[in-house]
Amino acid sequence: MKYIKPLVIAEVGCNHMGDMEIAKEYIKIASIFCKVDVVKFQKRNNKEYLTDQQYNAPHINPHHSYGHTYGQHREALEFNVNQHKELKKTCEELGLIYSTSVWDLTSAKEIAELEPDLIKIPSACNNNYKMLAWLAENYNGEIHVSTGMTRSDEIEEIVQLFEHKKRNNDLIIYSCTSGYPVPFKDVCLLEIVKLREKYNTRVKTIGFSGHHNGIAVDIAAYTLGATHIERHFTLNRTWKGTDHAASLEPDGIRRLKRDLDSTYDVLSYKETQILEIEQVQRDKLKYKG
Ligand SMILES: C=C(OP(=O)(O)O)C(=O)O
Repeated sequence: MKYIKPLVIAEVGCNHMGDMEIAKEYIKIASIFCKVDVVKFQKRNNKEYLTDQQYNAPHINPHHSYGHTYGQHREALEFNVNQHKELKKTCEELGLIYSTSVWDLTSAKEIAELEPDLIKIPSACNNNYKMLAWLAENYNGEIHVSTGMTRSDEIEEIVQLFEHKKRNNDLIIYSCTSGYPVPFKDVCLLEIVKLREKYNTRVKTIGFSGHHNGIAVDIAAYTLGATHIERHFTLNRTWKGTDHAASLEPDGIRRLKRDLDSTYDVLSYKETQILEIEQVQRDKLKYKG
């Protein structure tokens, strides 16, 4: 297998808690301290994405909720398209790629207007075929689709949709287990190998979206062939919200990027049977009896 340099995506998601200053702080830290490649957010048009019943459902959890109903909670965490434009600009000023996942057609259209390099479809919405088809026809960048909570026939349907639109060269599918956090026994990393074997020639590449603890799993995911590694990013795992606890803090994201880059460096064969570094040791240490 030929390894390409891993791309690390720090998924802020809604961990900014609806505050633009905090969102920009994430971008700064991701660039200057963690040195990742991509910072990712989320975009929802909640009234479109949720049914009335879901929107109006009570959402009372002192450590998670930002409103009395699920709709109010989601609205409090939402940025409008102009705010996303500002976040994209901040990313670009700091040398990062901006991305967001889109959860409904309106959000997809709004974000596509900003012309980001890539747009993500979360596992929860990869069955919104209208949105997938619209993106395949109208958006020119890469489309990254996560496959948590998705059967293999449904993944096949997604890939075929992009093939029919002749957009499979821009399609990246992510192995993912949807759970927050995911226990190790449910990470099922060999799904990456399965996706690679089945789709290697039919999509651009395979990614991994992880929700487990620590960073060892991500190194293994890359070694198994996932070129894009996405992890949730928080400034503080104890902050209020559903995703903070299953996220990495800045030092975790920094180490993730550093260790993935080192893994890329080590995944090679020896160019000569005895490397230069070894020759010195060979002369000194080899048994000369
Ligand atoms: C929820 C998301 O992704 P995943 O399904 O990969 O967790 C997202 O990108 O917003």
